[in-house]
Formats: sequence, C-alpha cells, structure tokens
Amino acid sequence: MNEKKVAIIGGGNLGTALVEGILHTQTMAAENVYITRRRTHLLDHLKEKKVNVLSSNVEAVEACDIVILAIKPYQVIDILAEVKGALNPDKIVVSFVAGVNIAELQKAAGADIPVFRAMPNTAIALGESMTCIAFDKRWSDKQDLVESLFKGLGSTAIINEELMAAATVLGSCGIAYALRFMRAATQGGIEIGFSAEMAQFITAQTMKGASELILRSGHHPEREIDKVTTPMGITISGLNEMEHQGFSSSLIQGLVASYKKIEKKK
Ligand SMILES: NC(=O)C1=CN([C@@H]2O[C@H](COP(=O)(O)OP(=O)(O)OC[C@H]3O[C@@H](n4cnc5c(N)ncnc54)[C@H](OP(=O)(O)O)[C@@H]3O)[C@@H](O)[C@H]2O)C=CC1
Ligand SMILES: O=C(O)[C@@H]1CCC=N1
Repeated sequence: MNEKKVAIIGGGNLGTALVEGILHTQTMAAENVYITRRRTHLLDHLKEKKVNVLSSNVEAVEACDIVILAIKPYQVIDILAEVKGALNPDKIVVSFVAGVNIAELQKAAGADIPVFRAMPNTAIALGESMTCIAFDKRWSDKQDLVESLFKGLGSTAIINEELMAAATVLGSCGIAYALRFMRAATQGGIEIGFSAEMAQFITAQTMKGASELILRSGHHPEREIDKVTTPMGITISGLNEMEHQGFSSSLIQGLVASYKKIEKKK
C-alpha cells in the first residue's frame, strides 16, 4: 500500500473510522489519504493530522488509486455517475455500501472499472475490523492489493457476493448487537453492586477475553462454556434462566430481521 493513494467518498461514521484505522495502524501515510463530505468542517480533526479533506468527489477520485464508497445506499449510483469521468481501469472502486450489488455498481461505474465490495465494521478505527470482501473473478489480479489494505486493519475473508448481506448482518451490524449485550450486562452489574464505570470495565474485558478464547483455540463456544458451568453451580442457573427468557432465540430472530431488511431493500 506504500505508494498508493486512497479516496474515501463519504466521511461519516464508517468513512472516518477507516481513516482513523489507517492512521492508528500506520497502514498508509496521512498525505496519501483523501476523504470527502459536504460539511468538511466536521473533518477538521483529520485535516489536522495531514489527511486531505475535500468537498469535491471528482478531485478526490482524480488524485487516488483506490476509491472507497462510504456514502448512503440511496446516494451511491448518483455519486458514481458524478465521478465516472475521473475513473479509469487503473483505479479500483471498493464499495462499503450495504445492499447494493456488484452488478448495479459495475453498471454505474462502467464495465472496464474494477469494482469490489468490502463489508468492514466500525472496529476498523482500531485495526480490529472483520472485513468480508467480494468481487467478480474478472478482477482477481487486484485482489491482493484490496486485501492488503484491509489486512492491515483487522481480519479479512473473501466470500461469494451472495453472502454479502449475511456478512453485513453478522460482521457489521454485529458490533451493535455485541454492544447491546455489553450494555445489558453492565446494567445487571450495577444492580448487583458495581458502579457504572466498573461494571462496564469488567463486562468489556470479559467479552474481550471470551472472544480471544474462541479466536485463539477455534473451539466451539459451548466447550468453553462447559468449563465455566460448575454442576449445580451459579453460571448454569443464570444461563438456563436466560434461555427460558429467550436469549439465543431473540438474538437469532434479530439477526434474521436485519437480514430480511437488506433483502427487502434489494
Ligand atoms: N456504519 C457502519 O457500521 C457500516 C456502514 N456501512 C455502509 O457504509 C455506508 C456509510 O454508512 P455510515 O458511515 O454509517 O453513514 P453516514 O451517514 O455516517 O456517512 C455518510 C456520509 O456521506 C457524506 N455525504 C453525503 N452526501 C455526500 C456527497 N454527495 N459526497 C460526499 N459525501 C457525502 C455525509 O456527510 P455530509 O452530509 O457532510 O456530506 C455523511 O457523513 C452506508 O452505505 C452503509 O450501508 C457498511 C458497514 C458498516
Ligand atoms: O445499519 C446499516 O444499514 C449499516 C449497514 C451495516 C451497519 N450499518
């Protein structure tokens, strides 16, 4: 990625998280990063770090090798039309946009423009994203370059485009689901005696530890749960009560509701 320049079109939640991640991990020099939005004053903090902040999408595309689309789904086709004249086959378009497929993006960008989809999550700001990537095999020669950007910002998986909606739900929306668990556990922690700060700290570090146990071992979660559930003990009483109240079921139904929402938008 050393000599490459990246334009992020849409400096909102995800666009700025990407830039913060690039700076945090030093994946690229700030001078090689361009980011656009209409209200550029909201990106002054990035400008101070030497990131190029622009209101012109065309200028950003002209300056860069990789163009990342981080605008809202309803804007993406119009914005591709706006920058089409600045695109050429040596540039790569990478769309973060949920629910807009490669065929639609390719049509708007032009048939000769390499188009990828990437679905990261907001933990990209810390270099801890899970980023799923999909592309047409016509653009296989660009895979390494696109993947190298996101490998510096967390973990990556190459998936078939048909699974992109599922990746959006599990990986991208997943941050919000996990944090809602964190909030609920914290609220429970307050009720049983901790201050809000301490309850949140204990919950967050425990969630981090639980994730690491699975990521490092590859074990099924239940194998690690079995090590915690002393027979006739405290954990199993709580877990069973959570299940009686529909814990796993509500999570699965929530995931499916998000998935149906993407499918409905198509
Ligand atoms: N948030 C997330 O966790 C994830 C989001 N996504 C996808 O990423 C995309 C962006 O989401 P998110 O960051 O949450 O949305 P935001 O609304 O936070 O960001 C979109 C940004 O685009 C800017 N914008 C609007 N119009 C233009 C324009 N014409 N030119 C340049 N910039 C413009 C807006 O700023 P201004 O009004 O100042 O122009 C705004 O800050 C969506 O398509 C979403 O599906 C995918 C995975 C995860
Ligand atoms: O909620 C949304 O529509 C976007 C896509 C994935 C995360 N946020």
